[in-house]
Amino acid sequence: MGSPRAVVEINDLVKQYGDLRALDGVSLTVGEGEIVVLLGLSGSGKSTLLRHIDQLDLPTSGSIRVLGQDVPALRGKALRRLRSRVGVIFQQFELVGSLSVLENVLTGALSTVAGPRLGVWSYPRSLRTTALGHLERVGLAGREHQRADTLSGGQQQRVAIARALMQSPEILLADEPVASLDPESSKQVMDLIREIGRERGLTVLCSLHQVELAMSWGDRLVGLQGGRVVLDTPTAGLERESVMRVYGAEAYEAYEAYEASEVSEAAEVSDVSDVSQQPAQTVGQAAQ
Ligand SMILES: Nc1ncnc2c1ncn2[C@@H]1O[C@H](COP(=O)(O)OP(=O)(O)OP(=O)(O)O)[C@@H](O)[C@H]1O
Repeated sequence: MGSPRAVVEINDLVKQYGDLRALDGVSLTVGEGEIVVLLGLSGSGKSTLLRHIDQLDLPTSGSIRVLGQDVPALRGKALRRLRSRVGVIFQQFELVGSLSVLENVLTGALSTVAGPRLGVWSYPRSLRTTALGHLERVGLAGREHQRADTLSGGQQQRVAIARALMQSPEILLADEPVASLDPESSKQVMDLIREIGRERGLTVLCSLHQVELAMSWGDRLVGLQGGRVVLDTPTAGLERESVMRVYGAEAYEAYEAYEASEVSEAAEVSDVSDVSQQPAQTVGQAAQ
């Protein structure tokens, strides 16, 4: 079997904001159906990179081809067409809190219906049926008439996933989708994104800053530091030590010190069952 078709091809991408170089020569090729995590500290350039994929931002230099299109050159209808093929999930869900769950999901299909829409009944029945199907898939059957702002964070992110599915996207971009969720909801939402990605053969790019989650979730992990790719590796067999290098020398030393202290404590206390949960959070916090 040959390699999968490249759906995202980024070459030597530079993004300069005034004096700040947010992306400093990023090259990245992602194949169809690949599930990729972007990992890095706050400010390393993850969101900026994702924003270039559907032209929410324009590069200073370098090239970006997505689904065969030269993204920075797209305008008008061609740009809308590309964006309709790229679903996006944000950290803060970006739902309209006062609208029902179903209407929020239906807004994901706005680009396919002519003119403005108000209320779920203004959408064609076929779209309502599709939206209900997506809500069922994300585990929210029966919640369709509830106001979106009465749901928990994890449920709201599920609504956002269902909304993205209304576009029948080929690519899914998720920018820190679980940054504002508790660990249990985070895991559920991340599992759901991966399952849906696999079921539909979507290419998924997801930014995260939780090391443990990033290591176990995707097919491939791309580490960013100061706008550069410093790690690009399959996740299978990946050691945490390699991943920690994404966080730079200072954070890595904090991580090593933490590990060493845990090892000496473990010699005194026999129960070390939750040790694996600690270093990522500690280092992530120390480094931010
Ligand atoms: N529109 C902008 N104008 C000026 N600077 C910006 C802009 N967008 C991003 N930056 C800067 O670019 C750098 C990279 O930001 P970016 O949001 O891509 O990082 P990130 O890795 O996604 O961080 P986080 O995990 O906090 O979301 C940061 O220093 C940020 O302040």
